[in-house]
Amino acid sequence: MANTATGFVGSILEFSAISLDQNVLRSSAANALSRGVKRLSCRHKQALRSGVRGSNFRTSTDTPPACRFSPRLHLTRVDLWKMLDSSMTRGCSLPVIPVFNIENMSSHPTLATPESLESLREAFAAKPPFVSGTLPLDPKNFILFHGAVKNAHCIDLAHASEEDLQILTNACDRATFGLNKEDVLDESYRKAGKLDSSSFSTSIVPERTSLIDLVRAGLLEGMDATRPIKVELYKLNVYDEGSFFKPHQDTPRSESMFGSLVLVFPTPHKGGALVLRDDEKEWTFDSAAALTGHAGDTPSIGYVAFFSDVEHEVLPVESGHRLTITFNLYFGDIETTGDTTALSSSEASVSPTIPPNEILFKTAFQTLLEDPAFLPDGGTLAFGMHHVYPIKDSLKHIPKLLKGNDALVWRVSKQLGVKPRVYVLYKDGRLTALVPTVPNFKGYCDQEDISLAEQLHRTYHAMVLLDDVKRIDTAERVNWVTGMKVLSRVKSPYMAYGNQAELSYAYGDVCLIVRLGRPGSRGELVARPKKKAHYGFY
Ligand SMILES: O=C(O)CCC(=O)C(=O)O
Ligand SMILES: [Fe+2]
Repeated sequence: MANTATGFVGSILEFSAISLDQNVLRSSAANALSRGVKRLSCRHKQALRSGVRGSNFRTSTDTPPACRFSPRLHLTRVDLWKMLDSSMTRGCSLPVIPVFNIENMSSHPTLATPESLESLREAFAAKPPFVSGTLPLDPKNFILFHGAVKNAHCIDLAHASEEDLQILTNACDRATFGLNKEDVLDESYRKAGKLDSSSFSTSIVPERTSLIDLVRAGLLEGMDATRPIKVELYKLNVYDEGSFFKPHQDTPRSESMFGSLVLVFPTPHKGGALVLRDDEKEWTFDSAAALTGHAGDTPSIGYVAFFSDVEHEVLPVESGHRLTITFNLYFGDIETTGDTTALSSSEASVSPTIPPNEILFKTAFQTLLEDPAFLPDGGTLAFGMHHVYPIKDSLKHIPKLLKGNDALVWRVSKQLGVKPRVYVLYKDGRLTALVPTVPNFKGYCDQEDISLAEQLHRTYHAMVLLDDVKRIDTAERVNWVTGMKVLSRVKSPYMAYGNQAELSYAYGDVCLIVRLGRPGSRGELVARPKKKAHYGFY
């Protein structure tokens, strides 16, 4: 791939009075960069003696006719940056270098203290290890068959009668549980009826519903969120009055198993809430309450998916019948010994459920916004995505697709009266450009010697940042609350001209940007100071 980070700004300007002294040569380079010089030309010998070696720099030694007897070395803008870099490592001080004027900039120079953003990061980390909710399904999914060939029964779990449920309860075996690799029957630990997957048949195929998307969006983050999921039907459990299952962890069936999915049918019952515990925290999914009124002609199921290491417990059922089917969840890209009946996940998008860490995130964000010491002149927060999204030639569809912590940022920002926006981030050598749209590179080719960041700034008002904010003072500053964990790529072709013209690609990755105004009016953006941006060194 050709380098996207080539290019100069402005016209060619020659520095003829280059001295042999390295520092002077470097400050000439700095000067050249600051004036938007396109190419720095100097006498070949002088440059070489000054430590500019051809192998380290993209040099060209073409000799213009006027300089026939005095070969010249033409240094590109990239070479000049390299010269400055090498001088920095030698502790040499150089003047501040404005690269290009940035007017009407869309960011703000203030940076927050790293500690002030910690509360937001903690809220992200507090995302619970499970996802739960109710999901309406086509009524045919509630039909369940059980029994032997000549003694089969069919039960509609959306309209189940007491008699049907009693027949099913009687057909069940007493449920055992895994202890030290053995199946143990101990009704002081687990009191319930169960059917193995070979003894019943359900029409529910999680892959053909939005369940897999809900699991992916609510449970998996980062690279895991892109992995294929396989689902294996495991058991049917029937809990009648007095039934329960004490705290336990599910036995992983193979290395690739990462969790369990429990579906609760809307059969009338009281009690039997599922309690989940992890890392000294506890959550309760009260399926009886969640499913009240969800049977009938437009029935819903309750669902809970959790990681294998999450302890869980079914509290005693007080009345009625609590009926669940369980599935083992596997990553499909790892060889599995389990007999998985899986298909790949469906593409259907689902609206995200409200995660339990929402209150924590909202409180932390609101506290920051109300704090007069937090970004007193306004500023910009940036959030790398936790999930991968398909990008076409626009960003308009992304807000609707956001999942998990990404959706959380979007939703809470809007609730708090500040405006989130999707941006595409381009790395251009040492510059980072943040663009509020998918740029069109049709007219761009690096032969014009305009850096990608500069081009994006001119055409799309991109925010332009230097990577290393600690060392370098830039007019553009962005507070990264979370880094770019996963990359949702935009790949744009353009013509690159090196020795010959070739097709090259610019790669951008989406992130979320929230720009903030001053305390008291966080939703009103502060006008950019109309001054030159300084990309320089101290
Ligand atoms: O039925 C439930 O809600 C949970 C069942 C369970 O934890 C299990 O089968 O391991
Ligand atoms: Fe379990």
